[in-house]
Amino acid sequence: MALLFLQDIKKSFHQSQDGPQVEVLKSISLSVDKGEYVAIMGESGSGKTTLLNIIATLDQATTGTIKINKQDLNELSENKRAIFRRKHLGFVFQNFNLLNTFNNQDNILLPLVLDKVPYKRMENKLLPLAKSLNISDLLQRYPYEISGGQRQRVAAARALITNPELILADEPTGALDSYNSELLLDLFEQINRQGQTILMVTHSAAAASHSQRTLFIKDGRIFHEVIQGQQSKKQYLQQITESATMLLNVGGTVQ
Ligand SMILES: Nc1ncnc2c1ncn2[C@@H]1O[C@H](COP(=O)(O)OP(=O)(O)OP(=O)(O)O)[C@@H](O)[C@H]1O
Repeated sequence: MALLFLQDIKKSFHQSQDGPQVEVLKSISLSVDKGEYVAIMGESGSGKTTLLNIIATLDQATTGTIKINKQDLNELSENKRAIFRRKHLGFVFQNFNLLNTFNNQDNILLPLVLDKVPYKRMENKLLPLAKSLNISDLLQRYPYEISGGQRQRVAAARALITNPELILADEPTGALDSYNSELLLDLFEQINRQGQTILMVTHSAAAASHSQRTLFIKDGRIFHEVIQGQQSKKQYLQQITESATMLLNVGGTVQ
């Protein structure tokens, strides 16, 4: 049963105030099952973030069907979309999106505070999660006082604290060095093994090789996919790299 279901999603933007509309997403259909870890790759400007924003309920498709857990997102009012987002989705972005005026603990708890969860229950969720992400000692510090890798782990904790059905990650390793990228990708793999569904946009073939399936976007459509299946991670990475180089012609951005 698909957790995420998209059918014939199209999205157009006016590229300038009086200019014509440009169709960035031409026809995207995809489905992601519960427990899957899917990566999305594509050239710069191919529409990856646009697609992720539509799935995130931050933007709306021009036409097409999108369902998360059978809920048709087009049927939700603006208000209900915000509630749906908070309850069902977790976000990890390249630039962490943490608030510098809140300490790390309050950043992580923010989604629960907005849902008026009692303090004791928040604490019961926070402490084991912080331990598993190795950030227990950082909770009372502020985002600007910790390293990029630590900030991304705090952001991951904020994404996971609500037990979201789906984690949406947009270039989550984009601002991290290779050591911290590996740590974050290992963490994603670990939570995926525990059943967490993840959809991750990335420019990095190495990052995509941590997923089970990699989709390639070009010209507003998903035109290719590589599945790990029984392959080793090395073989899977090689296939992703070859596909990216051959099909996207973006050899320079594949790491
Ligand atoms: N709000 C908007 N208004 C107008 N055009 C937009 C808007 N958002 C995105 N676009 C255009 O849509 C296209 C796709 O942008 P998008 O950010 O989705 O690409 P991307 O694949 O995520 O790129 P990158 O890998 O560089 O982040 C670009 O040409 C961009 O200029």
